[in-house]
Parts: sequence; structure tokens; C-alpha cells
Amino acid sequence: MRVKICGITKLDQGIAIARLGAQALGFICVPASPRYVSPETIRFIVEQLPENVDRIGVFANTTIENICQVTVESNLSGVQLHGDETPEYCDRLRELLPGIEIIKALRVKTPETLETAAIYAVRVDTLLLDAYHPHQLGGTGKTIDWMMLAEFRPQCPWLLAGGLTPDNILNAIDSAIGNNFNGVDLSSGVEIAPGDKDLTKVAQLFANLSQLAHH
Ligand SMILES: O=C(O)c1ccccc1N[C@@H]1O[C@H](COP(=O)(O)O)[C@@H](O)[C@H]1O
Repeated sequence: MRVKICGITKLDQGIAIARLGAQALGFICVPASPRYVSPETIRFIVEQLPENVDRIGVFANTTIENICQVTVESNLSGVQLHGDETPEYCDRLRELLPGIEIIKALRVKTPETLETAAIYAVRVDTLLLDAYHPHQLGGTGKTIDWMMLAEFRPQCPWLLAGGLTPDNILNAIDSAIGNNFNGVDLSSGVEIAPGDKDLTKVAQLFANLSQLAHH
């Protein structure tokens, strides 16, 4: 199971979370977010991470030029599109960033949102499902109604996000397991404050996930 921990802002926390078992770390490149980190800070952190850890920049409704520039400057291995990016936008990014993982986040408001997944699934590497919030794009701590996911079978790997915590992770995964379910993404559920990760909660998360292997 792929585990991505998002909203990393501090080097020591990034290294500790990678050691605890995260395969991917996320860096918020959305200036309005309290978890925003500059390309210089991201680069400083990623240069000191183990090479096998994915380094994902999270963007929302920005220009393709900005994403390309930050990807190079920060040495990212992937980009997460968390806004209203169109399928054509994803195609263009794919052309300009060969070899970089493209993750399209869908903020799930109703079951109809899940129908749009098919359009993106053939254009991006990974889909990510997050909860819809009327005023915030992400990091909201809101959960998706997991019952909606029973029939979700996209053509590409997908990650579950939105309000996941060490306490609800096993129930969430239970609802999500199906075709191409690839892992989970957590941010505010393992934090002391926005951008300040709680290593005790991250350790608890991995302890709880280890129970999956025993079933
Ligand atoms: O975390 C943010 O501040 C953020 C800002 C803008 C877009 C996305 C953001 N975070 C992403 O939101 C999801 C879910 O977060 P949570 O677990 O509910 O707190 C996650 O993928 C973050 O990458």
C-alpha cells in the first residue's frame, strides 16, 4: 500500500516520516495555503531524503509554466493537480513533463464527480479522491462519504484522501479496496497545526496499517 503524507514543511519531519515508512511526501505549492513551502525550501528538503521517496508538489489552478518551473527548481518526481484543471491541461503537462508522475485530485461532492474520473484516468498516472469543501481546496480534514466508493473502479491507480486519521484509516481502506486502489494520502489528520506534523500520530498510522498485513 502506498502511503503519502502531505504538507511537509520541515526537513527533520520529512526525514522522520520517510523513515517511518511513507513512500511519498507532498509539498504544498499553493501560496494561499498555511502549508505553503517555497521551491527553495522544497529543494533543501528533498535533497536530503532517501532516493526512493516520491516527492510530490501540490498545485491548484495555476499556470502550466509555474508547475514546470517549480518542478525543475524543487526536483519534484510528481505533481498533484488539486484544482479545476481540465483534461486538456493534463495532456499538455504530460507532454511538457515526461517522466514526472501526474496525479489528478477530484474533490468529490456527489457520486457524479466520480463519473469524471474516466476522462482523467487515461491521461494521468494516478487519481486522488479528496472531500469537497465549499471554500477550501484541500487539507480540510473533511472525509468523503466512503459508501460512494463501492463501485469506483477507475482505469488507473488511485489514492484515497480527505480527513484520514490513524483512527479511521482501516475503516476507510475497507470501503475503498477494489480495482486499482493504490494507497492513502493524509495531511491534517497527522498534524499538530497546519504544516507541523505529529510524529506520534504518523507512527500510530503505520502501526495501524501494519494490521492490514495480518488479515
Ligand atoms: O493541505 C493544503 O493546505 C492544501 C491546499 C490546497 C490544495 C490541497 C491541499 N492539501 C491536500 O488535501 C488533501 C486532503 O487533506 P486532509 O487529509 O483532509 O487534511 C491532501 O491530498 C493534501 O495534499
